[in-house]
Amino acid sequence: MQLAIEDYPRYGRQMILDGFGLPGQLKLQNSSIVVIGAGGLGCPALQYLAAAGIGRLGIVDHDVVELSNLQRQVLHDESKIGMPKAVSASLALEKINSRLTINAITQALTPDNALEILSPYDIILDCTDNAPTRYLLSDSAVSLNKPLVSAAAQKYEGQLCTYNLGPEGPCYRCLFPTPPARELVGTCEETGILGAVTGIMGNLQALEAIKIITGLHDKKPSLLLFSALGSPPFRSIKLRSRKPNCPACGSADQTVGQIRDIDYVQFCGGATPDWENLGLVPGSSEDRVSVEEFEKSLATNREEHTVIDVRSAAEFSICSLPGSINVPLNELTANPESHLVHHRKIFVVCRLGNDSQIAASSLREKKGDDVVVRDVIGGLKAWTRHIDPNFPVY
Ligand SMILES: Nc1ncnc2c1ncn2[C@@H]1O[C@H](COP(=O)(O)OP(=O)(O)OP(=O)(O)O)[C@@H](O)[C@H]1O
Ligand SMILES: [Zn+2]
Repeated sequence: MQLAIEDYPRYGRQMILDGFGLPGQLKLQNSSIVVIGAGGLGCPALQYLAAAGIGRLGIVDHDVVELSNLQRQVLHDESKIGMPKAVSASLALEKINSRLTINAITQALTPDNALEILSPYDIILDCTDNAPTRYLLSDSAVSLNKPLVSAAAQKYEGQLCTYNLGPEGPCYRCLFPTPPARELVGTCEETGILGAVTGIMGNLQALEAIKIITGLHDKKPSLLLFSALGSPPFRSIKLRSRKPNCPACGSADQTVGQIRDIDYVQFCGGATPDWENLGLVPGSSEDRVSVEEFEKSLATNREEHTVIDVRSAAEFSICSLPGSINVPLNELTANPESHLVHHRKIFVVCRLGNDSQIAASSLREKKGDDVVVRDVIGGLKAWTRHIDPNFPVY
């Protein structure tokens, strides 16, 4: 395929680069990339891939655009709230570059559809935010023999790695044979994220994919670590090649089995991105109160009750219930006894209703019989939804 005459001025600035040239541009035009997740990483990655002239892009995301996404998911805008992210992203990309083929897929990638969805593309970008999908993508990339450019971002930090590149490139399971403990993985909603950080990591994914297509990439595997507050902010770690005994990509007997038969969610300790409703810590039902009961108790005899808010000091300063006291979860669990003094009826509250369960159960272990400790189901988010719509949600 040749380059159309109108594409010479469009791509001229990159075609004049040494090592790139017209052949580089034609390689991009003839290539295809599928991006899983049109969120914080996927948006900037897609933006630069489309602008650079990747011939065919696939966008896979089952979620819809929310107001809280706009801080970092730069292809979406206020007019797109409620629209499937894959569709919103594809509309934005068509405005940047109408000459590309873009396929928007508004389904979640699952073990049942992964191979079918991914197989028409040359390179896979993992722009998702959960461990089950990371393992699913890695196993699929191994099975389809395609490079997987993977990134993650949380708080002020990010990671980038290309898996399954060439015959020697390790897969995600080579590096992380077992999933991280469930308490260590949080979504952006739980841990926080700076938009510019996902922007950097997503851009690096786009750059890596462009380098692979044009043959400019480093053939040796490495893991890049970024910390916005670090000095220097970037560190690169050389990785070993493929593990001979890796259950997915190793030369020995492969033991992971058929992708369709694997329960990735269970493998990752049952962690799902939506654990708000799962109830992290089992507690008996009388230990918990709905926001409606909580409100009623406060309205009738406020002075009897102590409300302990276990969010971080930063979150507490954003908004708090009148009269609540702030004891961040880690302080409270380190020394629960000291927070029981003088309080007889304690309500524990947090943002989503998970941390408050952990805090309440650590208080209950130390309390005397005359003390009642209850956690508020659904936390402050439920408070806004059901009691006071003017209480800020963040
Ligand atoms: N298995 C999957 N298939 C398709 N898309 C996925 C899958 N797993 C995660 N995603 C998508 O990956 C994206 C991750 O982006 P990001 O974490 O920035 O967004 P988010 O989940 O909307 O954020 P928040 O945690 O603030 O709600 C999301 O849009 C999510 O829907
Ligand atoms: Zn492997």
